[in-house]
Amino acid sequence: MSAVLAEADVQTAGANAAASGTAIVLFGTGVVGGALLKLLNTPAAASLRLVGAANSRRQQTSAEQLADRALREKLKSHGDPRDDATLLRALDTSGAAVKVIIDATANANLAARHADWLARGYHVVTANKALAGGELPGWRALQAAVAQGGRYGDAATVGAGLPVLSTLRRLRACGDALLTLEGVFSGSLSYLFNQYDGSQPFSGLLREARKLGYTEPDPRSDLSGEDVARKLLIIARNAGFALGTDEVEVESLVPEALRSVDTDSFLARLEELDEPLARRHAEAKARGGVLRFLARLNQRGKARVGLVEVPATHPAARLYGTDNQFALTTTRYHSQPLVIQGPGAGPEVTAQALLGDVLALT
Ligand SMILES: NC(=O)C1=CN([C@@H]2O[C@H](COP(=O)(O)OP(=O)(O)OC[C@H]3O[C@@H](n4cnc5c(N)ncnc54)[C@H](OP(=O)(O)O)[C@@H]3O)[C@@H](O)[C@H]2O)C=CC1
Ligand SMILES: N[C@@H](CC=O)C(=O)O
Repeated sequence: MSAVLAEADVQTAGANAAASGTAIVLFGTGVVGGALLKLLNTPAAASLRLVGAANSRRQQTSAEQLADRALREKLKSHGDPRDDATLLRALDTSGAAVKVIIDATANANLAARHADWLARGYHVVTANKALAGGELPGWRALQAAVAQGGRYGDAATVGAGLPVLSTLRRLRACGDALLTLEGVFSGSLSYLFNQYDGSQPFSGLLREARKLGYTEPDPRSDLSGEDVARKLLIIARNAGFALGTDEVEVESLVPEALRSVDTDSFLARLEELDEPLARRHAEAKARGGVLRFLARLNQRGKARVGLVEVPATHPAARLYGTDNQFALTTTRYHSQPLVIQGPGAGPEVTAQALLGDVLALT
């Protein structure tokens, strides 16, 4: 009996808090989503109420199950079948003043729904770059939804939360304009090339980067340059360059034979990356250079991402761990670029970027 009373009290308190509070639904409980679930159990997130969570196969909307610290693990084998409408209904019936959908997946179909969710009055906070860094019509639909008042938290999509997009918007609001952009926009590729000295196979380092949660769900998204190109597009578009995906020249490090196999087969054949990269590394070393995966946008709007040999004195040659580096030359940062640098991948920093965006909505 007392347990029933206690439960009723909790529900009443929850309903009261919800009326003025923030309700969230989380899509994706993988590396980043799992780290966010941990953060949601800290005092920093005390004002937030999780009303739904889902992986690709199962979901949970029961308050008791959502409060379970083992939620991420449990969702792997228990939960209701996936149904987006039920998750959105959990937001609708929460009574919360602020309703937020968090996308911590890499799923393009979910990303394609962001603009519609915004138009329906939900706020969207995302680590998923597939919409803003995808085809131009998707970006335009997103801009239209934001212009109607939808709020879009995208800090996690570039630099895993480094203050790149916020800085760019601030400069733009002051009438400053981006002229050129250059840097290392991939945490995993930074980690790989900062460490790779030819003494151990590149494939071994890649396995390590994957285990540490730095790579995309399919590491070919990193190695193909696709993830870096998306980030370049997101930055360029936020700076007012409406670039299409076909306007970025992309160099892929994935050998032809591994491009169309399934993810498991790719992961079983990582050693095929070793020989070509060992050769390029040795050639660069013989000339006193190092390899870095750079993104560049010049003043004429020409964009390229790919592996570049740079001298040991180059700023990108002096990065550590998963460091990203964004050098922004603008009309006012003209003789010297504004440089933003720091860890650009990893579950904790990315989850923090998501939480920060949610808290900024409240
Ligand atoms: N790792 C990092 O350092 C950073 C990652 N990001 C971005 O964060 C996102 C997530 O990355 P990460 O956590 O590493 O990837 P993971 O593969 O670890 O997790 C992805 C999660 O998304 C779930 N998922 C896939 N499709 C759906 C769907 N339709 N509905 C609900 N859930 C779905 C997966 O479910 P299931 O478990 O069933 O497969 C899984 O739980 C990516 O977009 C990535 O680019 C951004 C910045 C940094
Ligand atoms: N896989 C990405 C993660 C962040 O976006 C990277 O390596 O940078």
